[in-house]
Amino acid sequence: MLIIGIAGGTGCGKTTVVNQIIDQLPENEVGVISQDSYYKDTSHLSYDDRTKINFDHPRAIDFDLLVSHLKTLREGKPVHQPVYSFVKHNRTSDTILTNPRKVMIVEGILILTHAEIRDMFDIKIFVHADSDERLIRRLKRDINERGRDLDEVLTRYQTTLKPMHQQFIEPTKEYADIIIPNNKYNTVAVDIVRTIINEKLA
Ligand SMILES: Nc1ncnc2c1ncn2[C@@H]1O[C@H](COP(=O)(O)OP(=O)(O)O)[C@@H](O)[C@H]1O
Ligand SMILES: Nc1ccn([C@@H]2O[C@H](COP(=O)(O)O)[C@@H](O)[C@H]2O)c(=O)n1
Repeated sequence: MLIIGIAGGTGCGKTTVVNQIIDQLPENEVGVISQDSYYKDTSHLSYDDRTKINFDHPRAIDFDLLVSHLKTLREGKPVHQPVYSFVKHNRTSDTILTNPRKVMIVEGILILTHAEIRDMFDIKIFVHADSDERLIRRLKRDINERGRDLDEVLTRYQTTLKPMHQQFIEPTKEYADIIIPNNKYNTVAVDIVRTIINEKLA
């Protein structure tokens, strides 16, 4: 199994890059794990308390479960990937049966902060977009798709997104084997990653 980690700040385009990579690959050969699925279960908190969580700090992520799922997949066994609701700020009761594939892509803002997970990656990629570009994309996406308003996104940006990005996410760029500049759509970089994957699948 080839495991590829794709990190980068919120709104840099990780999900988009992953979708572009897998779009032209055989469905049953490549699997995707999203770090967002592994936000800790916070059912014991009220909705109001959940809105106050710092979702950009590594402690918000259930890394133990993510490590255990990656090990299980590497052993050739399926896992039940949790499903997360950005509207409820919590895991749902659903899971997605995720089967082991020849190539597994793991994407998320904080995946390169965790040494054990980092060491499981055969290839580490960091997607870069400038912070103003990321904020604009995040605003549009969170208002259109994640049930947020302008004030929520801007407040969260100032209080947690920006400081956590500087403290935890940006420093992990140094671990990357490949840095993808993504201020604009980068089809050349996507083609290169797909070529690497195709070699593994051949
Ligand atoms: N290169 C790009 N140029 C312009 N918009 C982009 C680009 N990449 C992604 N987007 C848009 O920005 C938003 C955030 O992208 P997404 O892939 O969800 O980022 P991430 O997973 O890193 O948070 C989405 O609405 C997406 O369509
Ligand atoms: N309830 C939540 C949980 C997370 N977030 C934000 O999601 C971002 C990570 O996801 P990307 O797809 O943007 O990489 C992260 O910056 C969290 O702030 C949230 O808004 N609400």
